Amino acid sequence: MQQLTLFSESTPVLPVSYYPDFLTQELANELYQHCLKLEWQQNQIRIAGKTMPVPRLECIYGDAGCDYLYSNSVFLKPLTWTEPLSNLRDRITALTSYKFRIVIGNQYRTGMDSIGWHADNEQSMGINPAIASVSLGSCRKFQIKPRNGKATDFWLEHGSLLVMHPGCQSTHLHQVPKTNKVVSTRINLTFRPHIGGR
Ligand SMILES: O=C(O)CCC(=O)C(=O)O
Ligand SMILES: [Fe+2]
Repeated sequence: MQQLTLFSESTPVLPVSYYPDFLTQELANELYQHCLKLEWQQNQIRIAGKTMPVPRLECIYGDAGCDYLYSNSVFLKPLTWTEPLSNLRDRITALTSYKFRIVIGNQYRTGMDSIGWHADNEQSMGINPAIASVSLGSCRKFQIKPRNGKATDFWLEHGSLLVMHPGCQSTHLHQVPKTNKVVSTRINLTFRPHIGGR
């Protein structure tokens, strides 16, 4: 008997939740202005024996001792939480029940700033971390795919929250690709757990 393949074209089930209206426009605007004044750094990354600038600016705030090393070359030492950042952390915890000890900021200055396909699986976050990502400023495309599968696109809007649930970093990769469209500054804040610290 012939069998019908149901759901073959259906939307994949992804280990993420998206809240487009997480922040009011007023709060999102205020936070964007606050974030522009954070301590942004141009870090260098080493890939295949070559050192090059990270294609975006970065900053890190969090609990003392929660140092963060990624790609075996970029070392980030958290500055003390600012009040707006710790308030935002607490709002995300109230919604999701996930706890966070650091926030890493990314500033995409133009469409040429980006982050390539990766998973956030640094040991310092422990096993199966939940990562919560707040977007401010210009809207950019965020893509997520199973390690050998097809990508799904999200347009991360000003004031939105995207939560990557525990397990997501083992099964999926994500990226914010470069774009030739004219886009101005976008700031992204990724709240993360950490197993170290004091
Ligand atoms: O900018 C984004 O939306 C994603 C940032 C990201 O994936 C990261 O910081 O690991
Ligand atoms: Fe990431």
